[in-house]
Amino acid sequence: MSIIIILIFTIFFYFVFDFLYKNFSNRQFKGPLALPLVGSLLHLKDDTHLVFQKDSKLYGNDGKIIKYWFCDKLTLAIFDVNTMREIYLKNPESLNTRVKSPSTNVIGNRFRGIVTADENYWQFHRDILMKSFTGRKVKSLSSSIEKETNHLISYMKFIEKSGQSFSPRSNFMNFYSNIIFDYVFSRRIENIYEGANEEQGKVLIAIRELFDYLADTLIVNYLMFTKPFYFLYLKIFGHPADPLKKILTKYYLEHSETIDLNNARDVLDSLIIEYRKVGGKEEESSIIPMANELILAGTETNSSTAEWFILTMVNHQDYQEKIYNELSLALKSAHSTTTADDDSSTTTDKHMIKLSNRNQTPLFNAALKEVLRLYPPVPFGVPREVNQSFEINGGSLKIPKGTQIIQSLYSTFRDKNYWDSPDEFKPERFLDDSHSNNYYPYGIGVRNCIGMGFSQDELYISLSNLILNFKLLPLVENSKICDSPIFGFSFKPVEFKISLKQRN
Ligand code: HEM
Repeated sequence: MSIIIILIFTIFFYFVFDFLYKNFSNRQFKGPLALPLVGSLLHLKDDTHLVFQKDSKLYGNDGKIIKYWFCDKLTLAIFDVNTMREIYLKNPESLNTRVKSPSTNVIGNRFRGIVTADENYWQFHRDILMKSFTGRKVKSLSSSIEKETNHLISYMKFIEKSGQSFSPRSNFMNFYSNIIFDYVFSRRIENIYEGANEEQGKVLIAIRELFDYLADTLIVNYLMFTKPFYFLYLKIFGHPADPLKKILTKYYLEHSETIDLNNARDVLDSLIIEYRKVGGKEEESSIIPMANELILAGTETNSSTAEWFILTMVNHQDYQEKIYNELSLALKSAHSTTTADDDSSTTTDKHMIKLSNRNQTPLFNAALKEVLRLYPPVPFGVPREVNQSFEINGGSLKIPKGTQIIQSLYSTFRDKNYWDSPDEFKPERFLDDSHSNNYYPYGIGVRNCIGMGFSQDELYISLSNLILNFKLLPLVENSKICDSPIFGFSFKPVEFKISLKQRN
């Protein structure tokens, strides 16, 4: 009996202490009331982007920095682009690590990989990955993208002819994962749009399962005392990342046995070559989580952006027509400069927008940027953890070690102080570069997105050629597709379908 009473008192005092600590420490920052154990998570649970926006008007420091508790984790969300620059660009050493949670531990094989890497591991291995991207000579990224774009367009022509509607979600997921697989492992899934075969299907299922797992908020990431139970659970039941890791290990071993060290076939070969140049240290243990993250980061973000772009084009038929005209003109003028005698381009070349057309398509370029502003696929950035305390605001605000920092990209991109009519689609605002200082869809500072150029090339080639080939229409004439977002691993629209009408 007395043990039970002691237990009840202990829990009671823990709750009181936890409540007082969360709400009365770090008082220079304001934020919503934090409850014992869960902190502010209940406050944030629905439509987080909108809650953030409301909070930024309600709380202190002019709403530039707001304090939340993610269970036990002190979290500062940054809502102002100048503050973001001050924090991220002036304090690179303090912000070069990610949050060390159980899930980043498992996905990153003890904080390896790149997205999940800690401060000790990050710089050296990120440099190796960068060299592997730039050091490849055999196959260019643009040829992988062009090849896959042609496959998708052929499939879309079939869909249109057979009178079916087109589903952007599943098709773009397949499209961007096929590009990554081709570029990284020289493996493309044939007939991916029609339905992959059994072995290839396993790869797709493994990727989907991992996305679903990452989309769930894992309370264990923030409640310290649950960690041992979580790791015990994984030991018994396995982790959703295991099936994909197994497949990637197989690809790695195959590459490792057949590699020609003077001739990289793909990024995986390049990585092996770069690791062997420095003595092969941590080769396998680093390459598997890296490859895992490239698939995750490269598929989901691009396919969300493509979905938002299609949705925006369907809802803004006037802009879709203007962009189509701009793209057709760019294609015509590129080929009118080639004479019949010196024309070595293939028929496909003549009908395809390429990276070399970029300067001739300013409105399309601006529309892509505007879509990433309105619907940033990573709306809160990828959290970083402060690994040494620092001060900002002329020393008046101290950011303590161990704090989790979140960039609220969604709110800063819709901030009236920096954007005129922020909720409207106005691509013209990006026709000059007056906004480049306020715009960071790919993150900011030392751990910014390594795949930015990669992603911009993929989005440019794929989406320009879709617009060039098809008029994108709503299923019901003159209707609009709902643009309320839902949260998952990235920021997506509610799933929708569209009608296609082939252009001449
Ligand atoms: C629309 C597409 C994409 C968006 C919006 C995006 C956005 C981001 C953001 C916001 C971060 C966090 C940066 C920070 O902490 O400041 C990030 C990190 C990262 N992204 Fe992307 N990303 C995209 C596509 C890609 C692609 C295609 C790849 C790879 C092929 C990729 C690989 C990575 C990696 C490896 C990191 C971690 C970098 C590090 O921690 O050092 N991303 N991305």
